Amino acid sequence: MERGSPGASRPVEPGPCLSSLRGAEPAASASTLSAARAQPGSRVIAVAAVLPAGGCGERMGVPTPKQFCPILERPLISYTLQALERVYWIKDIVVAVTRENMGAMRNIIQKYQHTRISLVEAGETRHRSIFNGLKALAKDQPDTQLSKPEVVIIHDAVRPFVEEDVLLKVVAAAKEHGAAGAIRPLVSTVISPSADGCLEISLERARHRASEMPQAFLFDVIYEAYRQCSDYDLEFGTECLHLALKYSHTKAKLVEGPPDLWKVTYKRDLYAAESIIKERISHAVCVVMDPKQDKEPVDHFLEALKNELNDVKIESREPGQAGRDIQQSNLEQCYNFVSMNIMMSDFQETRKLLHMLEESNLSILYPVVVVSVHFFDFKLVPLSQKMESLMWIRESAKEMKKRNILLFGLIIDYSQGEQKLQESLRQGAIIIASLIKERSSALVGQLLVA
Ligand SMILES: Nc1ccn([C@@H]2O[C@H](COP(=O)(O)OP(=O)(O)OP(=O)(O)O)[C@@H](O)[C@H]2O)c(=O)n1
Ligand SMILES: O=P(O)(O)OC[C@@H](O)[C@@H](O)[C@@H](O)CO
Repeated sequence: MERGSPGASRPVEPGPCLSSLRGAEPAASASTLSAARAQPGSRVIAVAAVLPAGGCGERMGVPTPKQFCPILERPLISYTLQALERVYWIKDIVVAVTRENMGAMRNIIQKYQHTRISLVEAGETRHRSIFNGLKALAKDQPDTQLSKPEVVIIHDAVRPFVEEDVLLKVVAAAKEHGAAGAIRPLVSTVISPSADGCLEISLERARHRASEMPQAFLFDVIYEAYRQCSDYDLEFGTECLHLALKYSHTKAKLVEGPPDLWKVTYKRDLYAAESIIKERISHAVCVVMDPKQDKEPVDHFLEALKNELNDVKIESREPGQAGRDIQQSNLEQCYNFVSMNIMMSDFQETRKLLHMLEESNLSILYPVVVVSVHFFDFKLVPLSQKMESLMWIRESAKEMKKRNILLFGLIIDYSQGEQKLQESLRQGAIIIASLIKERSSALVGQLLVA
């Protein structure tokens, strides 16, 4: 067993106070938890997580095991770790990876600044990997930072979209019932074929559910189940809840989970995961402009942008406030910036913004989009001369790409008649909306004309 990045931060308070939720339906939510925590005499419980990540991803059909396949140039497993790290009351996250992938996993932990991660060697099967993770927690040895939790979450490393609410529900239910697991309605009907390949039984779909993850268990329940587990079950089983029932005689409480719990299995799942992630980081745009500049073109442009990005929060900021916002590391962080340069081609605003982004670690987890918008009077200076003065962006974009910052240029002729200007503003907004939503590195450094 190996601890992850040095100085791994440990949550201030290691576990949720579920004693106050005893008997509560799994509908408990994080807000209920925080209320319970406030109650005097409530007791925090220790919660850890085990993530099996030792598979080869055969069904994905690519050489790289799917947990290491990139989404927006970041390995899939890093999104799952981030999701669990957001939950401060999970005190340890044990990841089971194969020996040959230990180095890659250590690099991921280092590069994406993951914390509370411990690595164990995976087994030949998913159950064996999970068992290895549980063994690491069971040791409860003074020389490791791991201690035996009261409740353990088991979650596939290839299920990146797990939120605190469902984790709290399965943990609360496991505390009450000994075991709990997330379920989802079936999409297809389950049938049982006969030996000659014909339909034997068709299950009534409405009366059955798909077993998903996360699952949670009183540690002793699931650890004893794995200790008693037959080699056959360790080899061929796919359901931890079944082991708890069969070997620990514990009936799991089933918790209806949200739609995004699905497991990345086939290549299409990677594409789906990428589009969900892109959509989630495209919800906010920060328009940065020095207040000394002429506000009129910006106001018109903001209107056009709001029309094109109607489901997106658009905030305008002075450079200093933008810098303070960038330093925040909250879940609502903004990963999209539009820098307004009115009648200037020296990129003042953009340079300031890029410097602030380079000073921050905002682009470690997600690619940050920066669109440098330039309002020019083409009558005063021909476009060709302006383009020449804007070539700075090309070189700068190459450097920024290395920092996962995608820099694009956009030129708008401010000397046009009102109607043409409105059309350019609208076109510019459409271009920016597309750059944010697509996040394509193919266009970085390009100067687009609206
Ligand atoms: N020996 C194994 C096999 C699987 N897993 C993990 O269990 C999770 C769910 O398993 P699955 O989707 O089956 O992953 P793979 O076995 O990699 O996929 P495939 O069956 O397509 O090879 C994955 O995070 C996988 O890495 C594991 O830890 N150890
Ligand atoms: O590893 P496999 O893809 O074969 O199976 C994993 C799934 O069965 C499992 O994650 C859920 O069904 C919950 O147990």
